[in-house]
Amino acid sequence: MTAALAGTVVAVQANFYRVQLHHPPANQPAMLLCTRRTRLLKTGQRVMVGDRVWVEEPDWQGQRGAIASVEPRSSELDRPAIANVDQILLVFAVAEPELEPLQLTRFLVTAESTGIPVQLCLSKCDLVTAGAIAAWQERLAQWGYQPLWLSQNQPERWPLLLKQLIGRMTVVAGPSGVGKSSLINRLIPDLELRTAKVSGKLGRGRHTTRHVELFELPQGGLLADSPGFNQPELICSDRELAQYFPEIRQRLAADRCQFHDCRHLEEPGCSIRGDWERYSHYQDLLEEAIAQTQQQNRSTQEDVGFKRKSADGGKLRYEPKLQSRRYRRDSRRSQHQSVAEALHNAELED
Ligand SMILES: Nc1nc2c(ncn2[C@@H]2O[C@H](COP(=O)(O)OP(=O)(O)OP(=O)(O)O)[C@@H](O)[C@H]2O)c(=O)[nH]1
Ligand SMILES: [Zn+2]
Repeated sequence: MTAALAGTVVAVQANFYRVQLHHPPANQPAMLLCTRRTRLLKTGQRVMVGDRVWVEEPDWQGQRGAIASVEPRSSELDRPAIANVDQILLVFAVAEPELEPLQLTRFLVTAESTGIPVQLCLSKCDLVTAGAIAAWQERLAQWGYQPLWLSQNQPERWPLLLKQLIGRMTVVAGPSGVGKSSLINRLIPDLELRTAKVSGKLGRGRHTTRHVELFELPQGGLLADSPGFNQPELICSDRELAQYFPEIRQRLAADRCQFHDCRHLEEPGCSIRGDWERYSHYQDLLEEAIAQTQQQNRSTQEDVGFKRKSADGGKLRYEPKLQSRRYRRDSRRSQHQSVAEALHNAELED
């Protein structure tokens, strides 16, 4: 028997795993459709997209193989479900749609709460002046972020992003319409992900709702789109929230609060309360987190986790509420399904 081959699971379909081999033998396919060895089935070892695996018994002609073992994971994201992610590339547009600090903060907090490094990326910078970019740059630096600036029409900006992606496994996240598909299509020209331009609300994103897949960069490295991130379900309790703000982390590193369980509201001897820009966002999200925790203590299943909020112009939109980890552990799957349904229904209603 030949030695096992190292590979990465790039897609999961039912009980089949698409595995990209790290070092395929000369003249053999680099991608094999694999099953799990019975030994893995018996131990209940789950195989996820992103898993580094060992493949045995390759059938080169039929492009098949069997996964014999799974390497320990360095990280495990659950929405989208991907193992070993090195970084989250959080994409926001600097215009169209307008960059809203609170919405950006929600996404940042969600991304930070995974524990995986976050790289912020601001797209469509062809739509604003150099002055506006400089102003945002300065502002975001105060928040603790150094974004990459991108535009489809300004190729000189792309090498910096590429440098950040080569050799890593990256999940691309961000709200709808900011240019994620355009970005992935540009990085991986063979892919031709559908962009939002042609499709109306109903068509948008439908292809990807439940399916996660890793795509290979021609220069090396793997990228995943993350439909699950389109409406972030902020996943932290009131206790955890503070650590997802770089500003608070920095302040706490320099100076402690008087009380170890300080919520940084009215407590005496607080070193966080102050006139930094996102302090009000912290307060808003904390209030939500507390309300959420209380509500979860009262009820569980029926609540879908979304509330309607009146946006500018009286138009209604859905906003995610904070979910605590405990709640998520209990009912994660059913809840995700109902969130997807709620979004689906919201789109139909509009
Ligand atoms: N001006 C400008 N428009 C852009 C840029 N990148 C993308 N767009 C446009 O923005 C729109 C949305 O782009 P998509 O790539 O579909 O955005 P998305 O984030 O994938 O959206 P969803 O699929 O809804 O999640 C399209 O009309 C793009 O042509 C850019 O750099 N500059
Ligand atoms: Zn405090």
